[in-house]
Amino acid sequence: MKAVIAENISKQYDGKPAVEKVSFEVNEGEIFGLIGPDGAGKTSIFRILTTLLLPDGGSAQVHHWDVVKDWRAIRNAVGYMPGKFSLYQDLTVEENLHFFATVFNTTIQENYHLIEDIYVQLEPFKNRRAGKLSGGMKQKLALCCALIHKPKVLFLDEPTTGVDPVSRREFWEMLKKLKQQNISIVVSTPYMDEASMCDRIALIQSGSILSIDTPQDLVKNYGNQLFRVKANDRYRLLEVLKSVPSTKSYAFGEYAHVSVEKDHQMDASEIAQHLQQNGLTEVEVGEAEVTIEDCFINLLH
Ligand SMILES: Nc1ncnc2c1ncn2[C@@H]1O[C@H](COP(=O)(O)OP(=O)(O)OP(=O)(O)O)[C@@H](O)[C@H]1O
Repeated sequence: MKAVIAENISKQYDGKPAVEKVSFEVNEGEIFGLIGPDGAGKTSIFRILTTLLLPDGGSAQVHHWDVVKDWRAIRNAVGYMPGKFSLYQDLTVEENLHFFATVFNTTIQENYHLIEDIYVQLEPFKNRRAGKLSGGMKQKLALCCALIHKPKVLFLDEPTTGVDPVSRREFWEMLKKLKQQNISIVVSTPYMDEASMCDRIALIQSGSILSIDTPQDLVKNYGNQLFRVKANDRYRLLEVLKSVPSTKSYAFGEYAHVSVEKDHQMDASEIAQHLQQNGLTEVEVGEAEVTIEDCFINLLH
């Protein structure tokens, strides 16, 4: 059985499309990532799949239940961690967890094994109000609350946004452990580096899916040549690179990346020469390692 099947789901707000014929499937026990920038439509897709928003078109099933007809069964069987902090700020850590367990007619003890690894980190603060926790701790508590009823599918909307890098890494380690418990996970993130932690990812932009693949195959099938380029004047470098035919260039950390179309193979020295002829100095051109971000940019029109 598939954890999620979405077929051509669409959503408009005030006549403007936010999700356009989005289709994907999530296998059982898989970590599936929706990767895309702000406004790409990730939250709308999550809200449709968790039955909080009706789609305007298409259909979707979660664990074989229909998101429109079987909303009650879905709500009981999934865990949803919305992007914005979802907990009761004035309740303590322990009270929040107890509250969510009670709503789902269970107890903290019943599924403690699922949250144990995370909860031990929160335990020293169990009497602290949730509103007074750090960003990383809040996310850990929200994850515990979304897990306490042992959901079949866990939906996490940008769980690591605004969380420090160490906590982000810890958070992903926790997701990997949950996967071993056969919980299917759909997670969204605007951070391209997190994409590689997923089993498969859908790259999404302006409400449409650009590609669905494993992170490894996405990178492997990049196809274009990719160079990383540096020079004395970064702004002018990007300006001059625009005039190199059959390429797409963009800022990438301290470098610019230059993607050369498949049928127009080019040497690093040709790019270097072009830059020098246009007055740039300290020119450095080398092959770049392809990242998910490069794949994403390459797929944009
Ligand atoms: N209730 C709403 N009314 C009007 N427009 C909306 C509403 N909710 C979302 N939108 C618009 O729909 C588009 C998709 O938004 P959505 O929140 O689904 O994307 P997202 O990828 O989750 O981005 P973000 O991280 O910014 O929430 C955006 O252009 C957004 O402005």
